[in-house]
Amino acid sequence: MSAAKVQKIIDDNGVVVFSKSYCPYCNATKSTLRSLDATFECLELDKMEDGGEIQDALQELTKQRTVPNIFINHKHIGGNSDLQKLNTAQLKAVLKEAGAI
Ligand SMILES: N[C@@H](CCC(=O)N[C@@H](CS)C(=O)NCC(=O)O)C(=O)O
Repeated sequence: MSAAKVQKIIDDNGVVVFSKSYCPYCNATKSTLRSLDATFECLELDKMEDGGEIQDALQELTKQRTVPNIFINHKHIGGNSDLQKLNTAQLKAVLKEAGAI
């Protein structure tokens, strides 16, 4: 998948989590978002043929290679630790802005 396609996924969705299905940090992010009933697009890179290419494109775009790689309202948030730094009120506010809740 090209960088342009990765960018389109980010542009087309209020919340995107680039994830790996076995990753505990990704599970923590998904649990947090689900606990707030947020709608989000999740791509499990380890289950996708072009997951490695997506990870390469994400590294180019964000300078971050690890997953989860999280975007809210088309902005790069970072990884799970960055998401968890937001308190519930802050997270709800950005999710609302993104149209996810
Ligand atoms: N501090 C990061 C830790 C994320 C992390 O270490 N993720 C592992 C997977 S569990 C990773 O991306 N490893 C490199 C890889 O899978 O290519 C966060 O909070 O998101």
